[in-house]
Amino acid sequence: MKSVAIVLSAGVGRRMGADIPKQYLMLGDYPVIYYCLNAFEQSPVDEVILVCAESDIDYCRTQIINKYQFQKVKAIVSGGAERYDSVYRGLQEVSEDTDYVLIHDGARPMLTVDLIRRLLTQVEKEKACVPAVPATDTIKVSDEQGYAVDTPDRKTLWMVQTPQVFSCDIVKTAYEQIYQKPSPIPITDDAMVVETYTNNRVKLVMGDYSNRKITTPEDLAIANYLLKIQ
Ligand SMILES: Nc1ccn([C@@H]2O[C@H](COP(=O)(O)OP(=O)(O)OP(=O)(O)O)[C@@H](O)[C@H]2O)c(=O)n1
Ligand SMILES: C[C@](O)(CO)[C@H](O)COP(=O)(O)O
Repeated sequence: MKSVAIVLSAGVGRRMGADIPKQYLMLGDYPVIYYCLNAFEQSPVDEVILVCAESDIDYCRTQIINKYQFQKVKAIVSGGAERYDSVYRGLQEVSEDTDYVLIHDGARPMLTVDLIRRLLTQVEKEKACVPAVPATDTIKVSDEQGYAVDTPDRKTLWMVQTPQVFSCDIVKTAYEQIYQKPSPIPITDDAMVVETYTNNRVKLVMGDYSNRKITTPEDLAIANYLLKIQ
């Protein structure tokens, strides 16, 4: 059973507003991106493909992969303008003998080996599964003027995380279609691509509330705190 993780690191971190992309900011003693690469290194995942900006390929090779001796990283490739473009490029590097693909935001440093293991167990049965936690706030749907028009039953709402895990053929088939038949709404995760372009259902697996995405400076402060109390 071969599994390959695509780690996304090609974003610019606009909402973070730092001088460098947020995945290269220091969190404790290491850059943010180090933590998920370390989790994959310690996990049953066989290979890792790192997707970063063209201009950061040398930096990632020397200052991240070589420096911390991540043996599982088999390729570093350049990403695209949107997250889904970067995923598409990563998928081109996934070899045909791969059974499962895990797609992870490099900006989620609190990933655990336990969560990776649970997802790999589930995907054998479900073929497509994503970690998620029940929504804790009430979620509103708004109109274009910013007025609330609907309040979905919170019991049905989940906050979805990564790594999102799929049978290799399913995720490749789905992503092959995104440029031919563009989605009417923005593509914000990989499950959505599978839901939109295939008949496969996506199973929600209980994630970890600590597996947060670092998006704003507040998220980095929270991650620092979580790291300290671990
Ligand atoms: N073109 C892109 C955009 C995003 N990502 C990656 O996808 C993950 C989730 O994206 P997000 O949090 O939106 O990161 P940024 O795009 O960097 O943030 P922002 O939208 O604030 O600019 C991050 O690990 C980011 O590096 C990527 O590889 N390629
Ligand atoms: C994939 C994701 O992390 C699931 O919650 C999220 O949708 C990514 O969104 P972003 O705007 O690219 O950070």
